[in-house]
Amino acid sequence: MEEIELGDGSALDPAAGVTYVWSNLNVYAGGGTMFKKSPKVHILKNVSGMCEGGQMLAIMGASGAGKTTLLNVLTYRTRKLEINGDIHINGKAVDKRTVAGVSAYVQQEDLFTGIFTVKEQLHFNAQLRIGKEVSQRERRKRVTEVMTELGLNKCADTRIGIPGRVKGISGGEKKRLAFACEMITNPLLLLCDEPTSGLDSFMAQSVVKAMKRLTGLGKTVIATIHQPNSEVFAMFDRLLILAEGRVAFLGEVSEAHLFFTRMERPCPANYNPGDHFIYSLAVRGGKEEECRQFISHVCDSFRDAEGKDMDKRIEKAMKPPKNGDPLSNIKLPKSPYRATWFNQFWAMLRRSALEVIRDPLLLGVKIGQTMFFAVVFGLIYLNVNQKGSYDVAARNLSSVLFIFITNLTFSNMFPVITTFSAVMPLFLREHWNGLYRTDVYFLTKTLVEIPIYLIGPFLFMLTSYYMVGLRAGAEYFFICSAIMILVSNVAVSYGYMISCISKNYQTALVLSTPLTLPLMLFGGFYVQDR
Ligand SMILES: Nc1ncnc2c1ncn2[C@@H]1O[C@H](COP(=O)(O)OP(=O)(O)OP(=O)(O)O)[C@@H](O)[C@H]1O
Repeated sequence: MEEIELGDGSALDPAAGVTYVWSNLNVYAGGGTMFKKSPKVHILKNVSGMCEGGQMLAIMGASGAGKTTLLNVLTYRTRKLEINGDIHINGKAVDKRTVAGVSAYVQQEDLFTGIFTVKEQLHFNAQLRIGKEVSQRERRKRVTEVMTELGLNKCADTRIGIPGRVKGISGGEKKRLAFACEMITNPLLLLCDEPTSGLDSFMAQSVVKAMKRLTGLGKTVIATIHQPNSEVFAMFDRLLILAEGRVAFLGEVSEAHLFFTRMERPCPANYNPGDHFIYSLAVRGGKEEECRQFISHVCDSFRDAEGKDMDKRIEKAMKPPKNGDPLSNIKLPKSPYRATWFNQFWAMLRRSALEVIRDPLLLGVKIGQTMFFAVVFGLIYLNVNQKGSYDVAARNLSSVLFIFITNLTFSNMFPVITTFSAVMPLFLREHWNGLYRTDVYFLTKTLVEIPIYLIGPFLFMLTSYYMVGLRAGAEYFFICSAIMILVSNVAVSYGYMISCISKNYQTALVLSTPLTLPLMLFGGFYVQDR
C-alpha cells in the first residue's frame, strides 16, 4: 500500500498505523526531599491500555481520577513523579524522543504569546514545527486549512490577549487555537487533554470531528474528555474509564453499556452515557466510603472478567512483529527541532521584538524606575564632587560610582529573572515541543532587550552626571559610566542565561547573587582604581 506523506515530512503506511500501548503503569508523587518528608501518593495503579491506528480513544473519569497524569506520562511530560511500567509503539519500547517525534499534545492549559494574532501564532508554529522539506506555500495553505477547519477565520487578525491586561480572543477560541497549533503538524499520534472544555456544543463537535478526520487517515487519537454531549460521545471508538487511579473499564462504547448493566448501573434511556458512567464512578460528598467500595468493586470486576481479554490483546500488541522493524513506517526526525537554527533564530527574534513593540509596558516601567532612582540617588549625593578638598571629593565620587554600579547590576538582573518566571511555562512547553533551542531563546531575548537595558543605565548616568556636580575628570566619569552600562547589560544577559539553563525560578534566584558578585566587583574595582 502506498505511503501517506504527511505535512511534517513523516510518512505513514495506512496499513500499519501507530499502535500505542501502555502496560501496568504505576505513578507515585510526593515522598518529600531529604530535608522534608511528605506522604507518597499512588496516583495511577496498574493502568494498562491501548489505542490502534485509525481509532479514537476517550479517557474519562471523575475529577481527580488521574486522566491528566496518564496523558502526561504517555507523552513523557512528567516532572518529579516516580513512574513504573512500559510504553510501546508498534510493539517496541519507546523513549521520550520517539514519542515526541510522532506525537502532538494539546494540553489542558492554553499558553500563547498574547501579543500575537491568531494567524501569527499559527504561522509561527508552521515555521518552527513543520519540517524544512515543506515549502512556504504549503505551510501557508496548511495554516489556512486548519483555521477554516476550526472556525478561526473570524478572529484571524485578533490578538490572543494577555490575561488581566489585554482583552483578546474568547476562551473557546483559545482552546480551538491550541488545537489548531497541534493539528498543523499533522501528527501520527494526537493526545488531547480536555480539548472540548470551554467550547459550546457546536464547537466541541467541530473539534472532535476534526480529530475523527485524523483517524480516517490512519492516525491514533487519544483524548481525555469531560461531559461529552451524546453526539461527541458517539464519535469515540473506544473508552477508557479511570476511577481513583485504576482502570474501571476499557473497551468499545457498546461494551461499556453491557458492563455497567452487569454492575447494576444500567444507563437509563435518553440519558447521556458519558455523564452516567462518570457519575456512577464519582466519589460523592457524604457518601465517600460507599462510593469508594463501589469503585473498588467495579475495578476488580473489570480486571477479573473483561480485563483479562484486554490484557491478552495488550500483551500481544507489546510484542514486536516477527519481520522487520516495528517503527519502520515512521520517519523519525534526527533532531527534536524541525526548523534549522537560523529559522528558529529569525522567528524568535521577530517574536521577541514584537513583544517589546506591541507591549511597551516593560519598557515604560523600566525607564520610569531607572529615572526615579537616578533622581533619588542624585538628591542623596547632590554636588558630592563639589565638597571638601580635591582628594576627598575624588574619593567620594569613587564611592558613589560603586553604589551606582551595585544598583545598576542588581536592578537589571532581578527583574529579568522575575519576568522570566512568568513566561517560563510557555518557554518550557515550546522548548519541549521542539520549537526552538534554549540558546536561541537566550540569544534573541538578550539581543532584543539589550537596547532597553542600554537606555535605562545611560539615562541614569546622564542624570547623575549633572547631579553629582562634577568638579573635574569628566573623562573618568564617562569611562566609568560606559563600564557600568556594559556591566549592567552583562547582568541582563546573565539573568537570561541562568533562567534558561536552570529552567527554574528558585534556582535562578539562588544562582544570581554569586554570579553577579564578580561582575559587580570588577566594575567596583575599576571605578576605585582610576
Ligand atoms: N504532583 C502531585 N503530587 C501529589 N498529588 C498529585 C500530583 N499530581 C497529581 N496529583 C493527584 O493525583 C490525582 C489525579 O490528578 P489528575 O490531574 O491526573 O486528575 P484528572 O483526572 O485529570 O482531574 P481533572 O479532571 O480535575 O483535571 C489528583 O487527586 C491529584 O491531586
